[in-house]
Amino acid sequence: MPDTPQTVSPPSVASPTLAVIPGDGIGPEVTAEALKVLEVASPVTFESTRYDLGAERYLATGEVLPDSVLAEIREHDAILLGAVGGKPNDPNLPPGILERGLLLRLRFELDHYVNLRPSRLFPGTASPLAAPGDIDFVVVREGTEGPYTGNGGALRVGTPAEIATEVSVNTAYGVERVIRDAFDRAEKRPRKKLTLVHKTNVLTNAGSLWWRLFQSVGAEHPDVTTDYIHIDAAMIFMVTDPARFDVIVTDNLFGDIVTDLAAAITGGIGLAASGNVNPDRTTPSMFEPVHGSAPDIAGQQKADPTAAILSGALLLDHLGHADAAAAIETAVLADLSERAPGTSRRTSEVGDAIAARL
Ligand SMILES: NC(=O)C1=CN([C@@H]2O[C@H](COP(=O)(O)OP(=O)(O)OC[C@H]3O[C@@H](n4cnc5c(N)ncnc54)[C@H](O)[C@@H]3O)[C@@H](O)[C@H]2O)C=CC1
Ligand SMILES: CC(C)CC(=O)C(=O)O
Ligand SMILES: [Mg+2]
Repeated sequence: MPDTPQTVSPPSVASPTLAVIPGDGIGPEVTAEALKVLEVASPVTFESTRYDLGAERYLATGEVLPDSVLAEIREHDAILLGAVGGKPNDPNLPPGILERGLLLRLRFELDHYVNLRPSRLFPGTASPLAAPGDIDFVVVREGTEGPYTGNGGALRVGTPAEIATEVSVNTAYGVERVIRDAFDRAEKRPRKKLTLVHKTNVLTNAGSLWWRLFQSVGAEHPDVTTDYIHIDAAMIFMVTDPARFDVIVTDNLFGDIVTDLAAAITGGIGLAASGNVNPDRTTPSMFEPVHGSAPDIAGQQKADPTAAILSGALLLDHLGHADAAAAIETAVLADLSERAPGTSRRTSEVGDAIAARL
């Protein structure tokens, strides 16, 4: 199954290169719409290469992410990913084979230590909250450590005495750099407020490290107001007073969970975009919707591609095309404000409508 280069539009002299990984389930459907919008919005023409990584390739060949493919992807300017994974607990797929072997491997190998997840309640978008207020915050989720590193094991599997562990890895190096990034982002926003979300009262080893670094880096940013909330209480505020948040910094697991809730209160998971960013720019950053492969609606053109389209905007912004990114956001905003409650459009119709506004 070769990875064939596909030029989306004629290459220009300075064509940035884009690795496209549509993946599984609704991934290919939403990625097609993100590419459609990128093609009309981008001031530069991307030379795109599509990689057929995901469940189909794994089931056909046993390959998840061959080293040679990773090496090729590493050479691109950016990566656009749809989603990976099968039905939760799919018996045909070993647990985590795609999530760990493909998605997390990309994030770890490419050192995507900032998992950036903005949440905004766009005007006219319905929130399940009775009084949502002005929700506009960004979660800076640590992307390369925590309990997702695969540091653990299982003993006496299948016996009543089974023991399973997943150890959360937190290094001073990893925690400090993501906290620094979060302070820098908070400093550039009007409210200049940064909230650390953790569980320092119980996860005392990791919590102490996060808290000490949060305070010491914070001392270098006297203009940023800081705040600390335990993860469980943060979930209360996320639904009772989400407007209190500006920038949140948190670990990999908490950030994963917080951002699905953040999506739910700001119009749904179909609108939530994300970037797996390497702020040092030593590797290509990867942009993808927050959602997964949604096997329950895959192949039916029911998925909302807005999250993937907005992830394309984050990608453009990362590559220095802030105006084009803003234009996509404006087009999405206009489209959202005209979405009639109770009606639904096909995935491609949403992409067409947003592209047409550009
Ligand atoms: N970044 C990634 O590639 C991620 C992959 N996954 C994987 O995806 C698979 C499914 O995971 P789930 O936990 O079910 O999460 P999910 O996000 O795929 O789906 C949760 C619910 O949201 C709905 N949904 C998701 N995206 C939507 C969209 N664009 N438009 C409308 N509705 C949408 C789904 O239909 C489903 O009801 C699993 O294999 C999981 O491991 C999960 C999260 C992230
Ligand atoms: C499937 C996980 C590895 C990813 C996830 O749920 C996420 O990044 O939000
Ligand atoms: Mg998630």
